Amino acid sequence: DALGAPCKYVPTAAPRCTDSRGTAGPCCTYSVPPCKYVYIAGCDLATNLVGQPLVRQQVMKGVKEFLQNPSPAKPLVMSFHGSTGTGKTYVSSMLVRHLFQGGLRSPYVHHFSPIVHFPHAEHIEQYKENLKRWIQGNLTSCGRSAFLFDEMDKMHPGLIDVIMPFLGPLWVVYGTNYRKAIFIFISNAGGEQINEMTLDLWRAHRDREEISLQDAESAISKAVFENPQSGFWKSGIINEHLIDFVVPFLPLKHHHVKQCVVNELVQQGLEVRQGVVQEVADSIPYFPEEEKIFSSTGCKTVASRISFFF
Ligand SMILES: Nc1ncnc2c1ncn2[C@@H]1O[C@H](COP(=O)(O)OP(=O)(O)OP(=O)(O)O)[C@@H](O)[C@H]1O
Repeated sequence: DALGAPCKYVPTAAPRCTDSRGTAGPCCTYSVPPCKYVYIAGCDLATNLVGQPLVRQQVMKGVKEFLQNPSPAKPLVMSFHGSTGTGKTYVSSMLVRHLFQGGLRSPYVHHFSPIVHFPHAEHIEQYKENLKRWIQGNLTSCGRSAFLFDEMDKMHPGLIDVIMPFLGPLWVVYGTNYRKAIFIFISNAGGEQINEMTLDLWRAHRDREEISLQDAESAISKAVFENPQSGFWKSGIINEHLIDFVVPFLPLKHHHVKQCVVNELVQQGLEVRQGVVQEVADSIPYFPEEEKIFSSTGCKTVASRISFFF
């Protein structure tokens, strides 16, 4: 299709980032041409990601341009925004699964969660130092590393700016190695604004996919930059426009949730019974209160509800 991802390949045949030396080295290379990876990732997104055409479009654009360029001018920096259960973690793990052997468990994939890694506000200076050293060290051993920052809205403001030197095109940190890295920020910040915009469109009898990226991007930037609780509060990362792709995850409707139920049943090897699909989808809360159009928890609780209905 337009994104170059007709589904011929099965996702398991994905290319992987391997190291020719078997251990960490300066150049982690792709074992098959990146174009094939782009193709397969696009296929996986097209097949399994429900109700997020904007996400698929943006992520594929970013990944395609970045991976096909043997000498990118800057790292790929994407920021995923949306309310709970809309697929932010799902998409990021899908990407690293295709790109890195072992996916999230790969030594080249680094996952940070503020609650786990940066829990105490009083240690922020130490965290800054550690984070900078960790990124520098890992980019030196493998230029094609990925860094995922989860729950950015719970990150202490000011901490994340320590990684600014690794995100832009102008700074030189250990030569040019850092330009092949991928950074993904994940957060609920801006989710409320995205939901409101989607609801407004629905009230105007327009398609939820009609949300323009520009509108979503400016609403999200405002929400994260101006919120003192946000990890991006007054952040240079936003100010200096270091994020290449701000990716809005839209709230999911009832029929999307049904599709999530079907996917989950298939994945668990269970029989797809229409009655169960309907019951699971119906059991999820929807907003607004009266019309009940969009799922309040996306597809997040689908898997656990299925076990209950079986
Ligand atoms: N758009 C989607 N398409 C298909 N499955 C989805 C989608 N969104 C969520 N899911 C399913 O729901 C599960 C939970 O979603 P995910 O963890 O990606 O949510 P999230 O947006 O990261 O939420 P949170 O902000 O709470 O972390 C996924 O593992 C996946 O099975």
